[in-house]
Amino acid sequence: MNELSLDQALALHGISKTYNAGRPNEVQVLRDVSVTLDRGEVVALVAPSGAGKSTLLHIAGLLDMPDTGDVQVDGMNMTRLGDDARTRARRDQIGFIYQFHHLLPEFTALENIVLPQLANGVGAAQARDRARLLLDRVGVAPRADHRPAALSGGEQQRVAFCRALANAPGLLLADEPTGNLDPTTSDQVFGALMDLVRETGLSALIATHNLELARRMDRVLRLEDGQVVG
Ligand SMILES: Nc1ncnc2c1ncn2[C@@H]1O[C@H](COP(=O)(O)OP(=O)(O)OP(=O)(O)O)[C@@H](O)[C@H]1O
Repeated sequence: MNELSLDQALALHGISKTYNAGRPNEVQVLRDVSVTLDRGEVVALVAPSGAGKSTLLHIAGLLDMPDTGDVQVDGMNMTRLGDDARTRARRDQIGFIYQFHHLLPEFTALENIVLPQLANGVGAAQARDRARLLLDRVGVAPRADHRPAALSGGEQQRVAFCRALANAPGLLLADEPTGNLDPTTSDQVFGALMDLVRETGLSALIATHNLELARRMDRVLRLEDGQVVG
């Protein structure tokens, strides 16, 4: 096993993943992939479509298990945790943002950010204060009481960023977080995300096809043929 490092927000060592192993439709997606993120580091993950970005992010986010390798978050080895401990670690330590907002349609923007905090045992008043603060940071406070359907695509995604940060995780994983927005909105919304990440000192691994956005991060990793290069 590899040394645990408290300076690292995320350490993936020797990760391999094959879908449908031993069947005619077997796909070997990741081959001995190792990635480390220092605390406060923001890293772009760039890869052609189908190269395994989502698979890697799901493994890093404890949503999927690798066939081999170790996953460490905040210096804790998560690989051999039981289901309950993995769920707790995911809820407390990791924020996830997807290409589509996945906000709950029947709740307001504010409520969408309050709910994960209530699930984590935070009191209602404190949860609402934090939700308002986060919405204010991304410029959506005036829309706090609107439901997702009444928000623009950029606003919906900003609210999704706030929800991912609701429980103050140390690690943010994002899968094409502005991929469904037009280029101008994508640029602005990505700027809001980066400001939020920098202000909170988060570590982030952000998958994107957009090389302009990738260049605004601290480091770019490329995933090619199931392996990380550069
Ligand atoms: N549950 C699964 N079962 C079988 N094959 C899968 C499964 N999930 C993903 N794959 C395959 O693994 C490969 C990598 O998929 P993944 O979604 O990780 O790629 P990606 O780089 O995120 O792609 P995109 O940029 O298009 O979203 C693809 O060939 C995909 O078809």
